[in-house]
Amino acid sequence: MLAEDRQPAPAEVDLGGLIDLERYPLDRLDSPEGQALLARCRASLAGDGCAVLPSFVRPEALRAMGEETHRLAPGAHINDTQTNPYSSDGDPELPEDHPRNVFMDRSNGFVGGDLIGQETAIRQLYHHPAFQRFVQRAMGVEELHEYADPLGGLVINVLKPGCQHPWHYDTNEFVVSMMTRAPEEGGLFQYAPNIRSTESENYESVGRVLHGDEAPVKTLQLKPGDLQIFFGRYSLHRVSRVGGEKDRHTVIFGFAREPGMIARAARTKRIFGRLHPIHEAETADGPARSDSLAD
Ligand SMILES: O=C(O)CCC(=O)C(=O)O
Ligand SMILES: [Fe+2]
Repeated sequence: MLAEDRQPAPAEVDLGGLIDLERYPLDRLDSPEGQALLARCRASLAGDGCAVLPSFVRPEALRAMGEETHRLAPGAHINDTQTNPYSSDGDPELPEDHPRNVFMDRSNGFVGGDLIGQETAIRQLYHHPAFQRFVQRAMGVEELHEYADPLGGLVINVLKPGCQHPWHYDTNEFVVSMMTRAPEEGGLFQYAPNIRSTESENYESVGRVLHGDEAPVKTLQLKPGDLQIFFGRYSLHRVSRVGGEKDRHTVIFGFAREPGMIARAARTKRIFGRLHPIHEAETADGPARSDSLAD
């Protein structure tokens, strides 16, 4: 549910302390400037499924957020694995270089939301009604709800030096995220807009990208404090290998179009290395469940 419906009401947080309201008038979305901002976001999302809002948070808030993710990063569960772009098994019937058979190393760490305190600036932004209303309207959806999952709702994605998040699609429709700490080198967000569709996997083009074709690939120079809304179901994307000495941290703000979304226990265990009591109650015929994390 949106923060404004929650009981008890969240502490009143000063929106202007978090967000640059001159540039991003979240407090007056119905004004001409607000409408222009929404129109820009919708046009970007309609164009290639990605909208970036540079320097969305104010420098002081960003400093606090960077310190928070730095402090919390040691709590990340690191998941080292080999994966193809579909998080599936390979297919021995297909050629070795077929996208289904291209396995890449993935070494992501995730800090679960229950480790992220109520007082943190990242959580204040996540729960702020004006932020949620903005995301909802920028995406042009009727409803937007926080994930009901105590671990998967608000998450810090940690990529340590030498690690990468290889080419993949997201299992859910969209991700709202913000980098809080930049690596010294690499760690670039790259995507091939709408390279697949519901009609076609387009294995030929996907295979070319996996083997180094950069023609359909866009590279974003994301900076800490930039907000990103990304539709990752049809756009193959990755975070390139992190170089240098510093981690790359991204906060993922988990939202869904339906209420009550909770990740499945097996997936939660894999991603966070543990469960929350809410997952123990899972039943086989429970409601559709999802989360914001790429598998
Ligand atoms: O860390 C990022 O910038 C986004 C990573 C990503 O693609 C994902 O979490 O699905
Ligand atoms: Fe992704």
